[in-house]
Amino acid sequence: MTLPLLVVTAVAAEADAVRAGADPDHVVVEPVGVGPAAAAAGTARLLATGRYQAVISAGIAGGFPGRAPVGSTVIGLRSIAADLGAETPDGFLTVDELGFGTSVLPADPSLVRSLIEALPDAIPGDVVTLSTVTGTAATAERLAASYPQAVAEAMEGFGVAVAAGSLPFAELRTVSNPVGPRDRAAWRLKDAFAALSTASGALWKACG
Ligand SMILES: O=C(O)c1cccc(C(=O)CC[C@H]2O[C@@H](n3cnc4c(=O)[nH]cnc43)[C@H](O)[C@@H]2O)c1
Repeated sequence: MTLPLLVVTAVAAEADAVRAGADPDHVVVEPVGVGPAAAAAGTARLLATGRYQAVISAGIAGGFPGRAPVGSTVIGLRSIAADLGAETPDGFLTVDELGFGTSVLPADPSLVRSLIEALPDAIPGDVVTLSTVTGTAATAERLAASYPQAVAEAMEGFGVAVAAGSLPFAELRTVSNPVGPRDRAAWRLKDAFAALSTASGALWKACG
């Protein structure tokens, strides 16, 4: 029998949205907490059971203006720890530039291919992982320039990817808000959760 796909979300509302659309025979959904540390620890604990064939980091996200509009669905090609590194007077240095490892983890190509085939309207691109939600135009512009392939930002993908290790990993997000000046009241949570339920209906197609 084929092992199920594990989908990890940050919060319970995201898990409920995924469960509302996903096939429970093929997909197990667990909320593991907000941010990369909670995501990595929670995912590692679940994967240690050996019960899963692959893991997907799913949930809502901020979309980079002009790249991923509110309400759209994004498929992560790479999950990038965009605040892992060092600040210098001349700008930010990534851990790669510091020589301490990598801040870029690619999603599994075959999982990505299945998701793109199953969700033809979704936007493929990089997803940056940050511990702090962007809240100014200056930070949004810096991130957009530093990561030209990034379509969205969220807080967990890189942590889940680290925990996945050699197990196939991917990131699936629906956009609740633009990356930019903080306007929490304007986040379109209902639309993003509805899009997440719809996108999750295709997850079983990604199961081998
Ligand atoms: O109100 C806040 O600023 C806030 C801070 C932390 C978490 C939240 C959540 O709603 C948790 C859900 C989840 O949403 C992802 N998300 C959504 N939009 C963004 C964004 O613009 N930048 C980064 N992450 C975003 C993230 O993965 C949260 O875990 C709200």
